[in-house]
Amino acid sequence: MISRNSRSLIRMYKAFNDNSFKAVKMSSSAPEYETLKVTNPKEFVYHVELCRPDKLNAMNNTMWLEIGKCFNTLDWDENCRVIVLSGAGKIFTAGIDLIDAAEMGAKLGDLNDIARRAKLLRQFITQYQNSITSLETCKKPVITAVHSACVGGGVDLITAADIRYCSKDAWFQVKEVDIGMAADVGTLQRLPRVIGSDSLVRELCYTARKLFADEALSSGLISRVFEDKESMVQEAISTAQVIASKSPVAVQGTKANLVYSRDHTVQEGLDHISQWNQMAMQSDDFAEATVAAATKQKNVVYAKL
Ligand SMILES: CCC/C=C/C=C/C(=O)SCCNC(=O)CCNC(=O)[C@H](O)C(C)(C)COP(=O)(O)OP(=O)(O)OC[C@H]1O[C@@H](n2cnc3c(N)ncnc32)[C@H](O)[C@@H]1OP(=O)(O)O
Repeated sequence: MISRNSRSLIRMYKAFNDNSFKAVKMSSSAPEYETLKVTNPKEFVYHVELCRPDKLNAMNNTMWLEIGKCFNTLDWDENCRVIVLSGAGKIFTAGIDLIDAAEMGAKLGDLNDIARRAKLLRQFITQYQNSITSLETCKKPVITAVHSACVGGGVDLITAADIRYCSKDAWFQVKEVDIGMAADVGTLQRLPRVIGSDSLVRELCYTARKLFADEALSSGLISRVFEDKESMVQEAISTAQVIASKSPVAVQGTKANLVYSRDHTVQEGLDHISQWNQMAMQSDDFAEATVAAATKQKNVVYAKL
């Protein structure tokens, strides 16, 4: 006999499932973007391109907001397991759109009081921070493929990604000091964790000098350098396919725990993965992958997540 409590739990469970089904259905119909091009070149692999080529993919207000919207949408899309991010046209990105930045300056000038100006700036900075952080909070690994210039906000963007590739002609510039500001949307927080050398990070951030592909590789900012953009994007998509062929439970758990462990002690990280795997190792994926490994079975197909 089912108690009243159990019946209401079942009702809640059904309502939750109906709603989460709707959320998945809604998110898988890809939204249209003005400044991004989103394609699905291989099963479970999405390709996001920064797409304002006439303005060298300068990040205007629309692009900042669309980056956040795009990665938050793909985060919940069960048809997406890995994302490749590149830039359309001549360069990866020229950083923040300087015309938009000047307009922000004009808006500030219209306000007389310091607290009101500070509120406007806080809102603007927080929105832009959230946009960059959406790459890190997205449960799916993000592979950035950089060609030619990656300036200012572009460095914030790629340091929030999981894997970084570049082509031979690439250069990177933490340009913020040259526009009179300290970088505030992630570079100062993430670059030191990506590059081992504190001295190099400080040199790049204080001088705004260009870091070219060979030094980007030797310093660890980049893991692979390619002859040209075309071969780089192809290889990024191949890497994405390898990742997409693995259990999404295992891959997403790995990303979540790498990000968590970067910001916690070893013991806290161990506690976190222990809690995590109490759930994840009960998944069908673990049983299927373990049997496949033991029986040398290839091409295991995992259910969508
Ligand atoms: C809360 C804030 C958080 C974020 C902070 C972010 C900070 C930053 O990103 S700091 C870095 C800002 N960016 C720059 O200083 C780079 C400016 N651009 C350049 O130095 C050059 O364009 C570049 C070296 C990248 C390429 O030079 P090239 O000669 O090949 O091209 P250009 O003729 O200069 O540019 C072609 C058209 O693109 C427009 N454009 C380029 N960069 C920007 C930009 N950042 N913002 C707006 N528009 C940009 C340029 O005006 C040309 O347009 P048009 O004249 O209409 O052809």
